[in-house]
Amino acid sequence: MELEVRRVRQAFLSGRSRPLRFRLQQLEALRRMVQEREKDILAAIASDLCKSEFNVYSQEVITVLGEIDFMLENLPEWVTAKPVKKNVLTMLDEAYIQPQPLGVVLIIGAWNYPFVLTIQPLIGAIAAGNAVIIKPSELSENTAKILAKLLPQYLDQDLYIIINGGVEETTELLKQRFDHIFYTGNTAVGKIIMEAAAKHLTPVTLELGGKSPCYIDKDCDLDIVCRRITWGKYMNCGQTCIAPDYILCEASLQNQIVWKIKETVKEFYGENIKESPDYERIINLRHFKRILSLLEGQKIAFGGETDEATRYIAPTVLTDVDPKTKVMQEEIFGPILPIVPVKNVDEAINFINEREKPLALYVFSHNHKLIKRMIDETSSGGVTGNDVIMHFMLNSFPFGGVGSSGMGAYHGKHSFDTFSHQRPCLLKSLKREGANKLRYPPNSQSKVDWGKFFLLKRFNKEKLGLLLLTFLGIVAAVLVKAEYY
Ligand SMILES: NC(=O)C1=CN([C@@H]2O[C@H](COP(=O)(O)OP(=O)(O)OC[C@H]3O[C@@H](n4cnc5c(N)ncnc54)[C@H](O)[C@@H]3O)[C@@H](O)[C@H]2O)C=CC1
Ligand SMILES: CCCCCCCCCCCCC/C=C/C(=O)O
Repeated sequence: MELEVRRVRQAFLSGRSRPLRFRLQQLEALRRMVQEREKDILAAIASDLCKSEFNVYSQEVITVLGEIDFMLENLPEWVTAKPVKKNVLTMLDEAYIQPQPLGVVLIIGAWNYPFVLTIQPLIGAIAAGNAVIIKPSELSENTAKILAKLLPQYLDQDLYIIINGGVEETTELLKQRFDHIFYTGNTAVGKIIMEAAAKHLTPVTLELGGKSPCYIDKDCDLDIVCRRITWGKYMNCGQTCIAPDYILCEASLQNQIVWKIKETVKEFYGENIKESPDYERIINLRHFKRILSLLEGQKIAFGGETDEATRYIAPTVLTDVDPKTKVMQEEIFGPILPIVPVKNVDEAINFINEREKPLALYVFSHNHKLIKRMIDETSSGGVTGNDVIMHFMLNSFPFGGVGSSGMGAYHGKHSFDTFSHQRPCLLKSLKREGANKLRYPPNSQSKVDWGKFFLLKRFNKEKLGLLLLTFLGIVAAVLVKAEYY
Protein backbone atom coordinates (compact mmCIF):
# COMPACT_ATOMS: atom_id res chain seq x y z
CA MET A 1 0.00 0.00 0.00
CA GLU A 2 2.76 2.36 1.04
CA LEU A 3 4.60 1.70 -2.24
CA GLU A 4 1.50 2.32 -4.31
CA VAL A 5 0.73 5.61 -2.59
CA ARG A 6 4.38 6.62 -3.04
CA ARG A 7 4.17 5.82 -6.75
CA VAL A 8 1.09 8.01 -7.14
CA ARG A 9 2.75 10.83 -5.19
CA GLN A 10 5.83 10.63 -7.43
CA ALA A 11 3.56 10.91 -10.46
CA PHE A 12 1.86 13.95 -8.93
CA LEU A 13 5.21 15.55 -8.15
CA SER A 14 6.22 15.14 -11.80
CA GLY A 15 3.70 17.94 -12.43
CA ARG A 16 1.99 16.33 -15.39
CA SER A 17 -1.49 16.29 -13.86
CA ARG A 18 -1.49 20.09 -13.67
CA PRO A 19 -1.69 21.55 -17.21
CA LEU A 20 -5.23 22.29 -18.34
CA ARG A 21 -4.68 20.38 -21.58
CA PHE A 22 -3.76 17.21 -19.70
CA ARG A 23 -6.80 17.44 -17.41
CA LEU A 24 -9.10 17.89 -20.40
CA GLN A 25 -7.48 14.93 -22.17
CA GLN A 26 -7.99 12.69 -19.14
CA LEU A 27 -11.62 13.74 -18.79
CA GLU A 28 -12.18 13.08 -22.48
CA ALA A 29 -10.56 9.66 -22.07
CA LEU A 30 -12.89 8.94 -19.15
CA ARG A 31 -15.86 9.91 -21.32
CA ARG A 32 -14.58 7.59 -24.04
CA MET A 33 -14.31 4.79 -21.50
CA VAL A 34 -17.95 5.24 -20.48
CA GLN A 35 -19.13 5.39 -24.09
CA GLU A 36 -17.00 2.61 -25.56
CA ARG A 37 -17.40 0.22 -22.63
CA GLU A 38 -20.98 1.10 -21.79
CA LYS A 39 -22.22 -2.48 -22.15
CA ASP A 40 -19.64 -3.88 -19.69
CA ILE A 41 -20.27 -1.11 -17.20
CA LEU A 42 -24.05 -1.48 -17.36
CA ALA A 43 -23.82 -5.24 -16.97
CA ALA A 44 -21.56 -5.02 -13.91
CA ILE A 45 -23.73 -2.52 -12.04
CA ALA A 46 -26.92 -4.31 -13.08
CA SER A 47 -25.67 -7.57 -11.61
CA ASP A 48 -24.52 -5.96 -8.35
CA LEU A 49 -27.91 -4.45 -7.64
CA CYS A 50 -30.27 -6.68 -9.67
CA LYS A 51 -31.09 -3.60 -11.65
CA SER A 52 -32.28 -3.15 -15.22
CA GLU A 53 -29.73 -1.65 -17.59
CA PHE A 54 -32.20 1.15 -18.40
CA ASN A 55 -32.22 2.12 -14.74
CA VAL A 56 -28.44 1.90 -14.45
CA TYR A 57 -28.12 4.20 -17.43
CA SER A 58 -30.61 6.80 -16.25
CA GLN A 59 -29.57 6.75 -12.59
CA GLU A 60 -25.80 6.55 -12.96
CA VAL A 61 -24.38 6.84 -16.47
CA ILE A 62 -26.31 9.96 -17.52
CA THR A 63 -25.10 11.80 -14.43
CA VAL A 64 -21.46 10.83 -15.06
CA LEU A 65 -21.56 11.87 -18.73
CA GLY A 66 -23.33 15.11 -17.85
CA GLU A 67 -20.70 15.90 -15.21
CA ILE A 68 -17.81 15.26 -17.64
CA ASP A 69 -19.40 17.51 -20.29
CA PHE A 70 -19.98 20.23 -17.70
CA MET A 71 -16.34 20.07 -16.57
CA LEU A 72 -14.97 20.13 -20.11
CA GLU A 73 -17.06 23.18 -20.88
CA ASN A 74 -16.20 25.17 -17.77
CA LEU A 75 -12.75 24.03 -16.69
CA PRO A 76 -10.79 26.53 -18.81
CA GLU A 77 -12.52 29.35 -16.96
CA TRP A 78 -12.26 27.78 -13.50
CA VAL A 79 -8.51 27.14 -13.67
CA THR A 80 -7.65 30.75 -14.48
CA ALA A 81 -6.42 33.03 -11.73
CA LYS A 82 -9.08 35.46 -10.49
CA PRO A 83 -8.03 39.03 -9.62
CA VAL A 84 -9.35 40.23 -6.27
CA LYS A 85 -10.42 43.63 -4.95
CA LYS A 86 -7.49 45.49 -3.41
CA ASN A 87 -7.07 47.90 -0.51
CA VAL A 88 -4.88 50.99 -0.10
CA LEU A 89 -1.87 48.95 1.03
CA THR A 90 -1.95 46.74 -2.08
CA MET A 91 -3.43 49.09 -4.69
CA LEU A 92 -0.29 49.05 -6.85
CA ASP A 93 0.31 45.30 -6.53
CA GLU A 94 -0.92 42.25 -8.40
CA ALA A 95 -3.43 40.32 -6.28
CA TYR A 96 -5.22 37.19 -7.45
CA ILE A 97 -6.46 33.78 -6.36
CA GLN A 98 -4.94 30.82 -8.15
CA PRO A 99 -6.73 27.47 -7.71
CA GLN A 100 -4.18 24.69 -7.32
CA PRO A 101 -4.46 20.91 -6.93
CA LEU A 102 -4.27 19.55 -3.38
CA GLY A 103 -2.01 16.60 -4.30
CA VAL A 104 -2.88 12.95 -3.79
CA VAL A 105 -6.56 12.36 -3.09
CA LEU A 106 -8.20 9.21 -1.74
CA ILE A 107 -11.76 8.54 -2.92
CA ILE A 108 -13.70 5.86 -1.05
CA GLY A 109 -16.95 4.94 -2.81
CA ALA A 110 -20.19 3.33 -1.64
CA TRP A 111 -22.07 0.40 -3.14
CA ASN A 112 -25.58 1.76 -3.60
CA TYR A 113 -24.82 3.72 -6.81
CA PRO A 114 -21.35 2.24 -7.22
CA PHE A 115 -20.49 3.96 -10.48
CA VAL A 116 -21.67 7.53 -10.04
CA LEU A 117 -20.62 7.76 -6.37
CA THR A 118 -17.06 6.77 -7.30
CA ILE A 119 -16.63 8.36 -10.73
CA GLN A 120 -18.30 11.70 -10.04
CA PRO A 121 -15.78 12.63 -7.31
CA LEU A 122 -13.00 11.29 -9.55
CA ILE A 123 -14.07 13.72 -12.29
CA GLY A 124 -13.75 16.62 -9.84
CA ALA A 125 -10.37 15.46 -8.59
CA ILE A 126 -8.95 15.10 -12.12
CA ALA A 127 -10.43 18.46 -13.14
CA ALA A 128 -8.66 20.10 -10.21
CA GLY A 129 -5.33 18.54 -11.27
CA ASN A 130 -4.86 15.94 -8.53
CA ALA A 131 -3.54 12.41 -8.50
CA VAL A 132 -6.14 9.96 -7.21
CA ILE A 133 -6.40 6.63 -5.44
CA ILE A 134 -9.84 5.15 -5.90
CA LYS A 135 -11.24 2.62 -3.46
CA PRO A 136 -14.64 1.32 -4.67
CA SER A 137 -16.96 -0.47 -2.28
CA GLU A 138 -16.26 -4.18 -1.94
CA LEU A 139 -20.01 -4.85 -1.65
CA SER A 140 -20.62 -3.93 -5.29
CA GLU A 141 -17.86 -6.25 -6.41
CA ASN A 142 -18.67 -6.49 -10.12
CA THR A 143 -18.50 -2.73 -10.50
CA ALA A 144 -15.27 -2.67 -8.48
CA LYS A 145 -13.79 -5.29 -10.82
CA ILE A 146 -14.83 -3.59 -14.05
CA LEU A 147 -13.45 -0.26 -12.82
CA ALA A 148 -10.12 -1.92 -11.96
CA LYS A 149 -10.02 -3.36 -15.46
CA LEU A 150 -11.11 -0.31 -17.46
CA LEU A 151 -9.66 2.73 -15.71
CA PRO A 152 -6.00 1.82 -16.40
CA GLN A 153 -6.86 1.29 -20.07
CA TYR A 154 -8.04 4.87 -20.46
CA LEU A 155 -6.39 7.01 -17.76
CA ASP A 156 -2.77 7.74 -16.83
CA GLN A 157 -1.73 4.61 -14.97
CA ASP A 158 0.51 6.24 -12.39
CA LEU A 159 -1.64 9.25 -11.54
CA TYR A 160 -4.96 7.46 -11.12
CA ILE A 161 -4.94 4.03 -9.55
CA ILE A 162 -7.63 1.80 -8.19
CA ILE A 163 -7.23 -0.35 -5.11
CA ASN A 164 -9.83 -3.01 -4.46
CA GLY A 165 -10.43 -4.79 -1.20
CA GLY A 166 -12.48 -4.72 1.98
CA VAL A 167 -12.22 -3.21 5.43
CA GLU A 168 -8.70 -4.60 5.93
CA GLU A 169 -7.36 -2.93 2.78
CA THR A 170 -9.16 0.34 3.50
CA THR A 171 -7.80 0.35 7.05
CA GLU A 172 -4.29 -0.12 5.71
CA LEU A 173 -4.81 2.55 3.10
CA LEU A 174 -6.01 4.99 5.74
CA LYS A 175 -2.65 4.76 7.53
CA GLN A 176 -1.05 6.51 4.56
CA ARG A 177 -0.82 10.25 4.19
CA PHE A 178 -3.18 11.89 1.68
CA ASP A 179 -3.87 15.49 0.82
CA HIS A 180 -7.62 14.95 0.87
CA ILE A 181 -9.96 12.06 1.63
CA PHE A 182 -13.38 11.94 0.00
CA TYR A 183 -15.61 9.31 1.59
CA THR A 184 -19.16 8.23 0.77
CA GLY A 185 -20.86 5.81 3.13
CA ASN A 186 -22.39 5.44 6.55
CA THR A 187 -21.88 7.80 9.45
CA ALA A 188 -20.18 5.26 11.76
CA VAL A 189 -17.42 4.58 9.21
CA GLY A 190 -17.31 8.32 8.49
CA LYS A 191 -16.02 8.76 12.05
CA ILE A 192 -13.32 6.13 11.47
CA ILE A 193 -12.24 7.95 8.31
CA MET A 194 -12.08 11.29 10.07
CA GLU A 195 -10.07 9.87 12.96
CA ALA A 196 -7.53 8.33 10.58
CA ALA A 197 -7.34 11.55 8.56
CA ALA A 198 -6.77 13.60 11.71
CA LYS A 199 -3.47 11.77 12.33
CA HIS A 200 -2.07 13.47 9.21
CA LEU A 201 -4.22 16.60 9.45
CA THR A 202 -5.78 15.54 6.16
CA PRO A 203 -8.96 17.42 5.21
CA VAL A 204 -12.01 15.26 4.54
CA THR A 205 -15.24 15.40 2.62
CA LEU A 206 -17.76 13.07 4.21
CA GLU A 207 -20.85 12.19 2.18
CA LEU A 208 -22.90 10.41 4.83
CA GLY A 209 -26.51 9.42 5.37
CA GLY A 210 -29.35 10.15 7.74
CA LYS A 211 -33.11 10.12 7.97
CA SER A 212 -34.50 12.44 5.32
CA PRO A 213 -38.05 13.53 6.23
CA CYS A 214 -40.98 14.33 3.95
CA TYR A 215 -43.56 16.74 5.29
CA ILE A 216 -46.90 16.61 3.45
CA ASP A 217 -49.16 19.59 4.01
CA LYS A 218 -52.97 19.33 3.78
CA ASP A 219 -52.93 21.90 1.00
CA CYS A 220 -51.50 19.84 -1.85
CA ASP A 221 -52.32 17.48 -4.68
CA LEU A 222 -51.96 14.12 -2.95
CA ASP A 223 -51.99 12.09 -6.17
CA ILE A 224 -48.92 13.89 -7.47
CA VAL A 225 -47.19 14.01 -4.09
CA CYS A 226 -47.61 10.27 -3.55
CA ARG A 227 -46.39 9.46 -7.06
CA ARG A 228 -43.22 11.48 -6.54
CA ILE A 229 -42.56 10.04 -3.09
CA THR A 230 -43.17 6.48 -4.32
CA TRP A 231 -40.63 7.00 -7.11
CA GLY A 232 -37.91 8.38 -4.82
CA LYS A 233 -38.53 5.93 -1.97
CA TYR A 234 -38.61 2.65 -3.88
CA MET A 235 -36.02 3.51 -6.54
CA ASN A 236 -33.01 1.22 -6.01
CA CYS A 237 -35.15 -0.62 -3.41
CA GLY A 238 -34.87 2.31 -1.01
CA GLN A 239 -31.07 2.16 -1.04
CA THR A 240 -30.56 5.83 -1.88
CA CYS A 241 -28.92 8.17 0.57
CA ILE A 242 -31.40 10.96 -0.22
CA ALA A 243 -34.47 8.72 -0.39
CA PRO A 244 -37.42 9.95 1.66
CA ASP A 245 -36.88 8.09 4.93
CA TYR A 246 -40.25 8.80 6.59
CA ILE A 247 -43.40 10.90 6.17
CA LEU A 248 -44.75 13.48 8.60
CA CYS A 249 -48.37 14.52 8.05
CA GLU A 250 -51.61 15.18 9.88
CA ALA A 251 -53.34 11.99 10.99
CA SER A 252 -56.33 12.73 8.74
CA LEU A 253 -54.12 12.36 5.61
CA GLN A 254 -52.63 9.01 6.54
CA ASN A 255 -55.16 6.64 4.97
CA GLN A 256 -55.33 8.56 1.70
CA ILE A 257 -51.53 8.58 1.47
CA VAL A 258 -51.36 4.83 2.07
CA TRP A 259 -53.99 4.19 -0.59
CA LYS A 260 -52.36 6.46 -3.16
CA ILE A 261 -48.86 5.05 -2.61
CA LYS A 262 -50.27 1.55 -2.92
CA GLU A 263 -51.96 2.45 -6.21
CA THR A 264 -48.75 4.06 -7.52
CA VAL A 265 -46.69 1.00 -6.58
CA LYS A 266 -49.09 -1.05 -8.72
CA GLU A 267 -48.81 1.46 -11.57
CA PHE A 268 -44.97 1.43 -11.44
CA TYR A 269 -44.18 -2.20 -10.76
CA GLY A 270 -47.35 -4.09 -11.76
CA GLU A 271 -49.34 -6.68 -9.81
CA ASN A 272 -46.34 -8.95 -9.43
CA ILE A 273 -43.58 -6.70 -8.14
CA LYS A 274 -41.04 -9.53 -8.07
CA GLU A 275 -41.31 -9.75 -11.84
CA SER A 276 -40.80 -6.06 -12.44
CA PRO A 277 -37.47 -5.16 -14.12
CA ASP A 278 -37.69 -1.81 -12.35
CA TYR A 279 -37.67 -3.16 -8.80
CA GLU A 280 -34.26 -3.96 -7.32
CA ARG A 281 -33.09 -6.21 -4.49
CA ILE A 282 -31.27 -5.59 -1.20
CA ILE A 283 -27.49 -5.64 -1.63
CA ASN A 284 -26.72 -8.49 0.79
CA LEU A 285 -28.10 -10.70 3.53
CA ARG A 286 -26.77 -8.54 6.37
CA HIS A 287 -28.69 -5.52 5.10
CA PHE A 288 -31.74 -7.71 4.32
CA LYS A 289 -31.88 -8.91 7.94
CA ARG A 290 -31.22 -5.43 9.30
CA ILE A 291 -34.16 -4.02 7.31
CA LEU A 292 -36.48 -6.86 8.36
CA SER A 293 -35.70 -6.20 12.00
CA LEU A 294 -37.10 -2.67 11.54
CA LEU A 295 -40.54 -4.13 10.88
CA GLU A 296 -40.86 -5.77 14.30
CA GLY A 297 -43.89 -4.53 16.21
CA GLN A 298 -45.00 -2.19 13.42
CA LYS A 299 -48.42 -1.78 11.79
CA ILE A 300 -47.92 -2.70 8.14
CA ALA A 301 -50.46 -0.82 5.99
CA PHE A 302 -49.31 -2.67 2.89
CA GLY A 303 -46.30 -4.61 1.67
CA GLY A 304 -44.12 -6.51 4.13
CA GLU A 305 -43.63 -9.56 1.87
CA THR A 306 -40.06 -10.81 1.77
CA ASP A 307 -37.95 -13.52 0.16
CA GLU A 308 -34.61 -14.20 1.78
CA ALA A 309 -33.24 -16.30 -1.12
CA THR A 310 -33.44 -13.33 -3.53
CA ARG A 311 -33.21 -10.62 -0.85
CA TYR A 312 -36.58 -9.26 -1.96
CA ILE A 313 -38.48 -6.88 0.29
CA ALA A 314 -41.73 -5.52 -1.10
CA PRO A 315 -42.49 -1.80 -1.09
CA THR A 316 -43.89 -1.33 2.40
CA VAL A 317 -45.71 1.45 4.27
CA LEU A 318 -46.05 1.58 8.06
CA THR A 319 -48.69 3.73 9.76
CA ASP A 320 -49.02 5.40 13.18
CA VAL A 321 -45.35 4.83 13.80
CA ASP A 322 -44.08 5.58 17.27
CA PRO A 323 -40.97 7.82 16.94
CA LYS A 324 -39.30 5.86 19.76
CA THR A 325 -39.27 2.58 17.80
CA LYS A 326 -36.20 1.25 16.00
CA VAL A 327 -37.40 2.14 12.50
CA MET A 328 -37.31 5.81 13.54
CA GLN A 329 -33.93 5.57 15.26
CA GLU A 330 -31.70 4.64 12.30
CA GLU A 331 -31.51 5.35 8.57
CA ILE A 332 -33.77 2.77 6.90
CA PHE A 333 -31.93 2.42 3.57
CA GLY A 334 -34.54 -0.02 2.30
CA PRO A 335 -38.10 -0.03 0.90
CA ILE A 336 -39.93 0.70 4.17
CA LEU A 337 -41.78 3.97 4.57
CA PRO A 338 -43.04 4.89 8.05
CA ILE A 339 -45.73 7.53 8.47
CA VAL A 340 -45.53 9.50 11.72
CA PRO A 341 -48.65 11.59 12.36
CA VAL A 342 -48.10 15.15 13.61
CA LYS A 343 -50.65 17.82 14.58
CA ASN A 344 -49.42 20.54 12.25
CA VAL A 345 -46.42 22.12 10.57
CA ASP A 346 -45.11 23.50 13.90
CA GLU A 347 -44.92 20.00 15.33
CA ALA A 348 -43.26 18.76 12.13
CA ILE A 349 -40.60 21.46 12.36
CA ASN A 350 -39.94 20.63 16.02
CA PHE A 351 -39.78 16.92 15.19
CA ILE A 352 -37.13 17.54 12.55
CA ASN A 353 -35.13 19.95 14.70
CA GLU A 354 -35.04 17.58 17.69
CA ARG A 355 -33.16 15.02 15.57
CA GLU A 356 -29.82 14.84 13.72
CA LYS A 357 -29.62 17.08 10.67
CA PRO A 358 -30.73 15.02 7.65
CA LEU A 359 -29.06 14.81 4.25
CA ALA A 360 -32.25 15.90 2.48
CA LEU A 361 -35.59 17.42 3.42
CA TYR A 362 -38.75 17.29 1.35
CA VAL A 363 -41.82 19.43 1.82
CA PHE A 364 -45.01 19.26 -0.22
CA SER A 365 -47.58 22.05 -0.35
CA HIS A 366 -49.33 24.48 -2.66
CA ASN A 367 -48.50 27.06 -0.03
CA HIS A 368 -45.19 28.63 -1.02
CA LYS A 369 -44.94 30.47 2.31
CA LEU A 370 -45.16 27.20 4.22
CA ILE A 371 -42.37 25.71 2.11
CA LYS A 372 -40.22 28.79 2.73
CA ARG A 373 -40.95 28.60 6.45
CA MET A 374 -39.92 24.94 6.56
CA ILE A 375 -36.67 25.86 4.81
CA ASP A 376 -35.98 28.83 7.11
CA GLU A 377 -36.69 27.00 10.36
CA THR A 378 -34.90 23.68 9.75
CA SER A 379 -31.51 22.50 8.54
CA SER A 380 -30.52 19.70 6.14
CA GLY A 381 -27.90 18.98 3.47
CA GLY A 382 -30.32 19.92 0.67
CA VAL A 383 -34.04 20.62 0.24
CA THR A 384 -36.49 19.94 -2.54
CA GLY A 385 -39.95 21.45 -2.40
CA ASN A 386 -42.76 19.43 -4.02
CA ASP A 387 -40.46 16.67 -5.24
CA VAL A 388 -37.76 14.29 -4.04
CA ILE A 389 -34.17 13.43 -5.10
CA MET A 390 -34.06 16.00 -7.91
CA HIS A 391 -31.66 18.44 -6.24
CA PHE A 392 -28.99 15.74 -6.77
CA MET A 393 -29.38 16.22 -10.52
CA LEU A 394 -28.54 19.93 -10.72
CA ASN A 395 -24.78 20.28 -10.81
CA SER A 396 -24.80 23.98 -10.03
CA PHE A 397 -25.91 22.93 -6.52
CA PRO A 398 -23.36 21.82 -3.92
CA PHE A 399 -24.32 18.27 -2.94
CA GLY A 400 -23.47 17.27 0.61
CA GLY A 401 -24.64 16.94 4.18
CA VAL A 402 -24.56 19.07 7.29
CA GLY A 403 -23.98 17.98 10.89
CA SER A 404 -24.15 14.20 11.13
CA SER A 405 -25.18 13.85 7.46
CA GLY A 406 -21.71 14.95 6.39
CA MET A 407 -19.33 17.76 5.66
CA GLY A 408 -18.11 19.34 2.45
CA ALA A 409 -19.85 19.11 -0.89
CA TYR A 410 -19.32 18.27 -4.55
CA HIS A 411 -20.84 18.28 -8.08
CA GLY A 412 -19.78 20.65 -10.85
CA LYS A 413 -17.79 23.67 -9.71
CA HIS A 414 -18.23 22.57 -6.09
CA SER A 415 -16.21 19.43 -6.86
CA PHE A 416 -13.51 21.52 -8.48
CA ASP A 417 -13.38 23.72 -5.38
CA THR A 418 -13.41 20.76 -3.00
CA PHE A 419 -10.32 19.32 -4.68
CA SER A 420 -8.51 22.65 -5.10
CA HIS A 421 -6.61 24.94 -2.82
CA GLN A 422 -7.63 28.55 -3.40
CA ARG A 423 -4.18 30.07 -3.19
CA PRO A 424 -3.98 33.82 -2.56
CA CYS A 425 -1.09 35.34 -4.54
CA LEU A 426 0.18 38.86 -3.85
CA LEU A 427 2.97 40.16 -6.11
CA LYS A 428 4.67 43.36 -5.02
CA SER A 429 7.41 45.45 -6.58
CA LEU A 430 10.73 45.96 -4.83
CA LYS A 431 10.29 49.67 -5.50
CA ARG A 432 8.12 52.23 -3.65
CA GLU A 433 9.75 51.44 -0.32
CA GLY A 434 8.72 54.86 1.06
CA ALA A 435 5.11 53.76 1.49
CA ASN A 436 6.23 50.83 3.67
CA LYS A 437 7.71 53.07 6.34
CA LEU A 438 4.24 53.21 7.87
CA ARG A 439 4.46 49.56 8.95
CA TYR A 440 8.15 49.35 9.92
CA PRO A 441 9.25 49.96 13.53
CA PRO A 442 9.54 52.15 15.47
CA ASN A 443 5.80 52.53 15.73
CA SER A 444 4.10 55.74 16.86
CA GLN A 445 0.68 57.26 17.43
CA SER A 446 0.99 59.11 14.16
CA LYS A 447 1.58 55.85 12.20
CA VAL A 448 -1.40 54.23 13.94
CA ASP A 449 -3.52 57.26 12.99
CA TRP A 450 -2.44 56.99 9.36
CA GLY A 451 -3.17 53.24 9.48
CA LYS A 452 -6.68 53.99 10.78
CA PHE A 453 -7.09 56.60 8.10
CA PHE A 454 -6.07 54.34 5.20
CA LEU A 455 -7.33 50.96 6.29
CA LEU A 456 -10.34 51.63 8.47
CA LYS A 457 -11.31 54.81 6.66
CA ARG A 458 -11.62 56.56 10.04
CA PHE A 459 -11.15 60.17 9.03
CA ASN A 460 -10.19 62.85 11.47
CA LYS A 461 -10.30 66.48 10.36
CA GLU A 462 -6.58 67.04 10.82
CA LYS A 463 -5.63 64.03 8.58
CA LEU A 464 -8.21 64.98 5.98
CA GLY A 465 -6.80 68.55 5.91
CA LEU A 466 -3.29 67.21 5.50
CA LEU A 467 -4.32 64.88 2.72
CA LEU A 468 -6.16 67.67 0.93
CA LEU A 469 -3.08 69.85 1.23
CA THR A 470 -0.88 67.05 -0.23
CA PHE A 471 -3.35 66.56 -3.07
CA LEU A 472 -3.44 70.29 -3.85
CA GLY A 473 0.36 70.35 -3.76
CA ILE A 474 0.49 67.52 -6.34
CA VAL A 475 -2.05 69.29 -8.59
CA ALA A 476 -0.09 72.56 -8.34
CA ALA A 477 3.17 70.78 -9.17
CA VAL A 478 1.60 69.13 -12.22
CA LEU A 479 0.19 72.48 -13.41
CA VAL A 480 3.51 74.29 -12.94
CA LYS A 481 5.30 71.51 -14.79
CA ALA A 482 2.83 71.71 -17.67
CA GLU A 483 3.24 75.54 -17.85
CA TYR A 484 7.04 75.23 -17.83
CA TYR A 485 7.17 72.81 -20.76
N1 LIG B 1 -24.09 11.39 1.12
C1 LIG B 1 -24.05 10.62 0.05
O1 LIG B 1 -23.81 11.07 -1.06
C2 LIG B 1 -24.28 9.17 0.17
C3 LIG B 1 -24.32 8.55 1.39
N2 LIG B 1 -24.54 7.21 1.47
C4 LIG B 1 -24.67 6.61 2.77
O2 LIG B 1 -23.88 5.46 2.81
C5 LIG B 1 -24.49 4.46 3.59
C6 LIG B 1 -24.49 3.16 2.81
O3 LIG B 1 -23.24 2.85 2.45
P1 LIG B 1 -22.34 1.82 3.32
O4 LIG B 1 -23.20 0.65 3.65
O5 LIG B 1 -21.65 2.54 4.39
O6 LIG B 1 -21.36 1.47 2.17
P2 LIG B 1 -20.13 0.49 2.18
O7 LIG B 1 -20.35 -0.64 3.12
O8 LIG B 1 -19.92 0.19 0.77
O9 LIG B 1 -18.98 1.39 2.77
C7 LIG B 1 -18.52 2.53 2.12
C8 LIG B 1 -17.02 2.46 2.00
O10 LIG B 1 -16.44 2.42 3.29
C9 LIG B 1 -15.47 1.38 3.38
N3 LIG B 1 -15.51 0.83 4.73
C10 LIG B 1 -16.48 0.07 5.27
N4 LIG B 1 -16.17 -0.24 6.55
C11 LIG B 1 -14.98 0.35 6.82
C12 LIG B 1 -14.13 0.40 7.97
N5 LIG B 1 -14.44 -0.20 9.11
N6 LIG B 1 -12.98 1.11 7.87
C13 LIG B 1 -12.66 1.72 6.71
N7 LIG B 1 -13.43 1.70 5.61
C14 LIG B 1 -14.57 1.03 5.64
C15 LIG B 1 -15.91 0.36 2.35
O11 LIG B 1 -14.80 -0.37 1.88
C16 LIG B 1 -16.54 1.22 1.27
O12 LIG B 1 -15.60 1.60 0.28
C17 LIG B 1 -25.84 4.98 3.93
O13 LIG B 1 -25.81 5.46 5.23
C18 LIG B 1 -26.05 6.09 2.94
O14 LIG B 1 -26.93 7.08 3.39
C19 LIG B 1 -24.65 6.44 0.36
C20 LIG B 1 -24.61 7.01 -0.87
C21 LIG B 1 -24.47 8.42 -1.07
C1 LIG C 1 -34.65 8.68 -18.01
C2 LIG C 1 -34.92 9.83 -17.15
C3 LIG C 1 -33.79 10.30 -16.30
C4 LIG C 1 -34.25 10.86 -15.01
C5 LIG C 1 -33.16 11.08 -14.06
C6 LIG C 1 -33.52 10.77 -12.67
C7 LIG C 1 -32.45 9.98 -12.04
C8 LIG C 1 -32.42 9.96 -10.60
C9 LIG C 1 -31.02 9.89 -10.09
C10 LIG C 1 -30.85 9.08 -8.95
C11 LIG C 1 -29.75 9.56 -8.07
C12 LIG C 1 -28.67 8.61 -7.93
C13 LIG C 1 -27.53 9.04 -7.09
C14 LIG C 1 -27.85 9.19 -5.67
C15 LIG C 1 -27.12 8.61 -4.79
C16 LIG C 1 -27.52 8.61 -3.43
O1 LIG C 1 -28.07 9.62 -3.04
O2 LIG C 1 -27.33 7.59 -2.75
